[in-house]
Amino acid sequence: MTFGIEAASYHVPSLYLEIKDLAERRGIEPAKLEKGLGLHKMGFPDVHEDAATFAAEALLKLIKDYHINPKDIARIYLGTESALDAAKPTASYAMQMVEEVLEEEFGERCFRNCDVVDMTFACIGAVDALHNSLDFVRVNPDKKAVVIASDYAKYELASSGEYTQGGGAVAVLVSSKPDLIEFENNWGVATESVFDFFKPRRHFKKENLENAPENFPEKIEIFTDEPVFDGQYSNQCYQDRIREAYNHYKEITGKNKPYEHWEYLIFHLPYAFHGKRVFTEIYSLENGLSYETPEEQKAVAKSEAYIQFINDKIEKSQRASSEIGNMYTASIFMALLSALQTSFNENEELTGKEIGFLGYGSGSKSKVFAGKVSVNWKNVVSKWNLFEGLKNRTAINFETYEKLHRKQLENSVNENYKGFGLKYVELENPVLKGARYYHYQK
Ligand SMILES: CC(C)(COP(=O)([O-])OP(=O)([O-])OC[C@H]1O[C@@H](n2cnc3c(N)ncnc32)[C@H](O)[C@@H]1OP(=O)([O-])[O-])[C@@H](O)C(=O)NCCC(=O)NCCSC(=O)C[C@@](C)(O)CC(=O)[O-]
Repeated sequence: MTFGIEAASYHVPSLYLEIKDLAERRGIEPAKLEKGLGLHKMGFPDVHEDAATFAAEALLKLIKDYHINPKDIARIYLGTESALDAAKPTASYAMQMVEEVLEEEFGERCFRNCDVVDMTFACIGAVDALHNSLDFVRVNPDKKAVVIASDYAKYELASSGEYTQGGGAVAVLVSSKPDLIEFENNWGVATESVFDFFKPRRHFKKENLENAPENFPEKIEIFTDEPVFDGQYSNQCYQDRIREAYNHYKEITGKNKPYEHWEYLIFHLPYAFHGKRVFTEIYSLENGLSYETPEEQKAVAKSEAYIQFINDKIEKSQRASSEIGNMYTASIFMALLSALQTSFNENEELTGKEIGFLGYGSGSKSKVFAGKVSVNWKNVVSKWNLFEGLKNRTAINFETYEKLHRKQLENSVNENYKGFGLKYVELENPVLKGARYYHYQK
């Protein structure tokens, strides 16, 4: 019996900012962002959009595109690091939104018996959800699970993370009928607790606040959307963890140079060119090349053989990332969609080809694993229209972007949007304070 992904769908924020507009306004050479990091557009959420609406959109699309009976979904596991609540899972919001739309067709509370939960480990949370759900269907081959990866990658204005923002969701159906990709059950894992990127409770003291009201607590702790991070250190942690997880994968499989057998290498992409920039180390180790000095590292990156390797095995996975930006948990899944959609558009035959995955989550953990493209992959991909879909977004100018970022807009940029949206957050009723209410606009 085989296990893996039966179907997949995605959703991206409805707005985007041209990266060259951001570069100009921040005094950064556009070529650094476009040619150095591979960035072109940055997906950005409208006022009514968040990780719950992205997840709900991707889930509803999955159910509709592949004619899934929602009552056949035994669990919905959401990988996210953009949770809207520290107790009530964001998955429960997404589930409720979709339930309400499906009520007419499937009756009230179609997910009544569905096991719903969030999983968090920075960007690797949805890979953990996938890993877990594959174990679940292995034990229960007659059941199906949905894994959703959904996030909003937000950094402080004018920080070095600002141009690596983005967002969106990917949802996959995991089952014993893996029409898209079947996974082997070997997981290279590497973990180390570090502070490369994290979202702690921020501490504020009354004495440091101007005009704090009399009854303000002496000290408060709040969560913010924006991480504390050290960019170059996070790159190093990423590189170290994937090397360790890759070596672990080799150890447990006994495979020699596994990457050579992979048609595509699918990375967690915090920005489009990250995978190809960090893989130089593993590539050098595998091929006996010197990798000590910056000059040696540059020589590997610029070598004809490495450039050919990138063009063959990585470039197609980067294309969607260049148009969307970091999707945190969803980035690695979107990299897969990008590669498969491109192969589909170019009429390539992938059946039986092996794909390698290199996931990373700050904090930190990497998982390296592999799967094989299934005979029915084209039927699954034919629903996506990924690159055409990205053309349906609305461009915003820099002023609008900054206002959205600072949460200064009351109304959505696209007031007549279609689909799910946040309607209001309860602020008055003391027993519902902070509850979020969503609706669906046809
Ligand atoms: C990602 C960094 C660190 C980038 O940091 P940076 O300092 O902006 O860029 P850089 O100096 O590392 O690289 C710039 C590249 O542009 C090139 N360049 C320069 N000028 C030009 C030019 N004129 N024309 C053409 N190319 C040019 C330059 O040569 C270089 O390319 P290289 O040669 O090294 O390949 C920063 O944006 C950042 O801090 N981002 C936020 C954190 C992050 O994304 N870290 C990534 C690894 S950690 C991770 O992936 C986990 C994460 C972040 O997703 C979170 C999670 O797990 O939840």
